[in-house]
Amino acid sequence: MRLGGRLAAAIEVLDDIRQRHRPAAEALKDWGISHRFAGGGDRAAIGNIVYDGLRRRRSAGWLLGDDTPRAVAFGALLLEWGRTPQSLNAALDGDRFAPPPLSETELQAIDAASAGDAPPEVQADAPDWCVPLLMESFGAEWVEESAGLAARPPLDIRVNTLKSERTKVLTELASTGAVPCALAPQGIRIAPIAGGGRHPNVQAEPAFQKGWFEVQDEGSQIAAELTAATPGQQVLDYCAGAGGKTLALSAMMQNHGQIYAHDAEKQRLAPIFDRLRRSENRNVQVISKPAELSALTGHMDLVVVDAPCTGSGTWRRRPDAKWRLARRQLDARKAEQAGILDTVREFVKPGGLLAYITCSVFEEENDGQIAVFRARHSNFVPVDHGMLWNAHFPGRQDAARMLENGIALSPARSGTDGFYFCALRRHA
Ligand SMILES: C[S@@+](CC[C@H](N)C(=O)[O-])C[C@H]1O[C@@H](n2cnc3c(N)ncnc32)[C@H](O)[C@@H]1O
Repeated sequence: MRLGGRLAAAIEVLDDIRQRHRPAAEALKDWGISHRFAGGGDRAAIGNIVYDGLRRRRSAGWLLGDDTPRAVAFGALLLEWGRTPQSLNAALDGDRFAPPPLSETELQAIDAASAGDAPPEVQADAPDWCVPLLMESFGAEWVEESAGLAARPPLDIRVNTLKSERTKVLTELASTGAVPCALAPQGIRIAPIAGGGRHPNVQAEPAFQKGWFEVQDEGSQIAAELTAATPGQQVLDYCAGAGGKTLALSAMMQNHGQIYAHDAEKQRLAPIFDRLRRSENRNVQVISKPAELSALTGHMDLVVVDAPCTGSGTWRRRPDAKWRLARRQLDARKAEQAGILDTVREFVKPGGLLAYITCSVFEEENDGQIAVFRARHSNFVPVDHGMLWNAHFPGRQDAARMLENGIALSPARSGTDGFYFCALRRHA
C-alpha cells in the first residue's frame, strides 16, 4: 500500500472508533481481519496514523478547522510525520486508493492556524473538562505537561535480575537501539519510533522467552523500586492484575520472603501464572478469594495498592481513553480507591508500610485521595518522600515532583508515564 491507501484506511478506522465508541486497538484489529492482504508495514503505518491522530486530536482539529476523522488523520501526518501540505498532496496525487487531497478550504485553514499560536487547551491536546484537573496537578507547567502526555511513548523493558543482568540484555537487544533507562536501575529503553515505523517485537526474542526481561514502563519500575521491598519480607500486592509490580517486587526480594498476589477480578490474574513461571519467581502465592486473605491481617511488612484509576498517566499509550473518559468515571475510581485503602490498612502490621500507586496524573486520585485517607486514619503517616527519592535516585531531584504526601512522575518531567507513589507507615 502507498501512503494514500494507508491514510484512507486510517480514516476508516478513526470513523469506526468515533461511530461505535470503541477502543482503538479493537477497531484496528477488526480492520486487519477484514483486510488480510495488508502487510505488517501497512498495519504499523495505519496504526501510527490512528494513534498519532488520537494523541493530537485537538491540534489536528485546530489545524484543519474541523474535527472529522479525515481532519484527524491528515493532521497526524502534518503534525507528527514531518509532512507539509504540499508534500502530502504530491504524495496522494495519482493514487486511486487515496482520499481526496487537501482542498483549497483546508489549505487556507492550515495557513491561518499556522500563522498564530493555538489556545493552551489545544496545545495541551486535552478534553475541556480535564483542563482544570491538569492545571491543579501541574500548575504553570500544565500545557507542557499535557503536551507530554500527547507524545509518542518509548518501549521500556525491565531486566529480570533473577535470570539475567542489564548488560547481557542490552547486548541481546543491541540491534534495536536499546539503551539503559535514565532512572530505573534495571530499565532499558527503546526510543519512540518515527513516522510509519514500529517498535521491534521484543517478546519474540529468545531472551524474553528465557525470562530475562519483561515489558514495563519505567514509571512502573520506579514505583516498584520506591516500595523498597527487601528479601525476607511479607508483602501483599492487593491489586496485582497481570502481575507487573508483583514480578518486579519478587526480583527485588531475590525470591526470599513471601508475596501474596491478589486481585478482585480473577481473570485479570490469569496471565500472572505464565509470567511467574517464565521469570522463575518462586516466592509468590496467587490468592483470588478475598476470604483467604484474612490470615494476613496485621502481619504484612508491606501492602502495595496499585489502584484502579483513570489511567490518565498512560494517555501516550492509550490516547483513545483520553477522549472516552468522563467525570463520572473519575468519581467511580475515587470511590473504589478510598474503599480499597480502608480495607487494606488492616493487613499492615504496626511499623509496616502501605504503598499507594496510581498511573494517573490527577491530584484527586493521588495526593488528594491520600489526604482524605489520612484524615480518616491518623495512624498512617507518609514517609519522608524527599529522602526516599534521594536514596534511590541521588542527584535526580529534577526528575520527580515532591508533593505534600507523595511523589509524582510525568512524561515531561520524568520521561516516564504519569505515576503517583505514596508510602504510609502504620504507627500503632
Ligand atoms: C492498575 S491495575 C493493576 C496493575 C498491576 N498491578 C500491574 O502492575 O500490572 C488495577 C487492578 O486493580 C484491580 N481492582 C479493582 N478493584 C479492586 C478491589 N476492590 N480489590 C482488589 N483489586 C481491585 C483491577 O482488577 C485491576 O487489575
